[in-house]
Amino acid sequence: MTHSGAAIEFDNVTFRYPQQRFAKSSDAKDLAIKINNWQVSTGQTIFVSGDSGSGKSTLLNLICGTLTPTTGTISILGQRFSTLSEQKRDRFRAQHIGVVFQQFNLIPYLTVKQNIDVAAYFGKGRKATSSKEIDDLCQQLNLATELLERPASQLSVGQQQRVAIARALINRPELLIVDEPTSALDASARDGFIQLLLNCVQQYEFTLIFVSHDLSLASHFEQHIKIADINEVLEVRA
Ligand SMILES: Nc1ncnc2c1ncn2[C@@H]1O[C@H](COP(=O)(O)OP(=O)(O)OP(=O)(O)O)[C@@H](O)[C@H]1O
Repeated sequence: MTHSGAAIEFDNVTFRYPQQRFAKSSDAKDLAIKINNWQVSTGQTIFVSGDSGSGKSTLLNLICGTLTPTTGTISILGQRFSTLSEQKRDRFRAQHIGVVFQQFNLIPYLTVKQNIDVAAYFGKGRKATSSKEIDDLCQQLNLATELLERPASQLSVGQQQRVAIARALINRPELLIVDEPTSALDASARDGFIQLLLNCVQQYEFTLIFVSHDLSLASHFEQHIKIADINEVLEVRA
């Protein structure tokens, strides 16, 4: 997909969960997110940090389109994403946005290859994915060929992580969202994971948004955004 604008653009965005009340700065009543203007340039690697409850998951869900803003506009890769129908948004997400979840969300009884095939299937409006592409990507991610036929439930945490990245990258997304995936890892496994991701950025040239509590990881990324610096919502009412 070619576009000349930013990878992500928030314009006067607010988001409020139904039936949820928050204590806020005077102009951000009852909101979980209030971001007037935020842009991420294409190809950047961004580390997003923030305290528990500061809105990180809400922000990611808005970027992915699994939540839609209460007011304002979100554009992703030049597309006014937030105004698309739910069906078009699902299709756009499958084709252009890869997500690596905290818990990886692999389907345990499917093999590694089947888990990746499922994602390829949902993104297929773009182009068919060949077995060779899956093999090449797995090789790039140090996933041995014999692992491809093994059920996901029989993988180590590190292997599951790499499968989750392979699944997120199989449709060659322009944007990859990674949500706090390293909390279960020791320091060296964590650094290995980040390095692997950054190698993929070099090779496949996507924009990377990486969310974590762990500030020691921030130096690996081109830009560090503290969510409190962009989200005007100040505090959450108990
Ligand atoms: N489904 C929901 N319904 C109502 N309120 C919600 C919902 N999900 C989150 N919230 C509230 O919105 C605010 C932001 O939550 P969010 O999950 O985005 O924070 P977070 O920074 O990801 O937190 P954590 O690091 O603990 O996961 C919190 O006050 C939370 O209680």
